[in-house]
Amino acid sequence: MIALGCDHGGYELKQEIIKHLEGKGVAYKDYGTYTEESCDYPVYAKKVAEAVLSKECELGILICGTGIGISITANKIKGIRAALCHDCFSAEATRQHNDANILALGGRVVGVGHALKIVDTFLDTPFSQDERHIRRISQIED
Ligand SMILES: O=C(CO)[C@H](O)[C@H](O)[C@H](O)COP(=O)(O)O
Repeated sequence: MIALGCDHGGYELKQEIIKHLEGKGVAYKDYGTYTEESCDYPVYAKKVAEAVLSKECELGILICGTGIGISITANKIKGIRAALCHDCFSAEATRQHNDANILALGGRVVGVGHALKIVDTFLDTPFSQDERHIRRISQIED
């Protein structure tokens, strides 16, 4: 199950991601926002972070206008490793090296086609389980 959340700046892209996940048969839970009305991204960052930490959802995707505010917020929550990625190389590397549990995107930054490739890369790439990466993640947690 993938947790999705956004503010108004990410709403349009979230709707595209939903269509994409449905087309692929990937289960998701939408934590809002549900309209384009102006709202505050920390609310949705917290909801998605909690869904991931509780293991209700395996991974999360958060979208705001730039992806910055929503990733800053999510990363305040212990155990969350949110990665703002606007390229597939970073999306792959952050799953392999950082075991990132949330992908952040900027709905005003990246085009839909590119964003969907980033989403697929993030969701399809496993953590490497390499000892050096486990050590570094443990240092982050400390
Ligand atoms: O936090 C952000 C900036 O890094 C997000 O892009 C927000 O979506 C943005 O600040 C919202 O801006 P708005 O002027 O309230 O639409």
